[in-house]
Amino acid sequence: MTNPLIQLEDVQLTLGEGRARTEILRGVSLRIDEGETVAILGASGSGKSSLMAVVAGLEKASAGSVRVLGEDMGALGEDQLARLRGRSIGVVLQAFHLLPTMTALQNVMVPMELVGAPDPRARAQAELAAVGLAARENHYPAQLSGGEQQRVAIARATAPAPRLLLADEPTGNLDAATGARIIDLLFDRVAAAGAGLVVITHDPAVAERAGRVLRIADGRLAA
Ligand SMILES: Nc1ncnc2c1ncn2[C@@H]1O[C@H](COP(=O)(O)OP(=O)(O)OP(=O)(O)O)[C@@H](O)[C@H]1O
Repeated sequence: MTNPLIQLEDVQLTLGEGRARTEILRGVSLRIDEGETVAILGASGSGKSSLMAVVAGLEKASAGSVRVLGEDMGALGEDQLARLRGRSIGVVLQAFHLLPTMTALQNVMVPMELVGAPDPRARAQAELAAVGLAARENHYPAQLSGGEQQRVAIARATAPAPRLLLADEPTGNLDAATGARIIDLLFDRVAAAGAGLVVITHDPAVAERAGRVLRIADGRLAA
């Protein structure tokens, strides 16, 4: 039997106070196994990014259970969550969260250094080359276009060869040809590593490549 990479049981997420209080996830249960590729589709505001944040341990579920890579995410502290992400979970968010004072190379390399990954410089250089940014290694985020910043964020997520890759609209800022190349790269990387991929997308071509498609509507998975 394959091991579940992700196992959610009746996950609820409620954020905000008073009149801003919003039930964002309303009882989500799902299981994703090692080696699976899953696309998440849904209307704007349906809860896709919030679901990904809960799986990444960036948001704590308000109720229910979240197990990722065998860890009970609700029981881990911030440092333990950060270490788990650094070693085993690659995350590409809609806001890329690149560090403005670091070059593209440093943005990809430093997280690997922090968890003691082997050959961080060589791996960072190879991954930046794979996303077409070999010539931009020494540029700072402010000197890069939105699409280039997105590709640095993708290289940062894939370079440590994570067991689980989570990507929120990874081709959102890219032209069609570059987007297709990046999607090839994501699927190739996870296939080579036997890793799992969860990708939020509005692009039918991306959804088509995934082994499974989940639809979310109003904080619930649609049947
Ligand atoms: N901190 C917060 N407090 C209250 N409501 C929030 C908070 N963060 C997000 N929301 C609401 O939760 C809902 C789900 O947001 P989420 O970003 O998960 O949607 P999404 O499906 O990823 O949308 P999009 O496709 O537009 O990125 C939205 O209605 C949003 O306004």
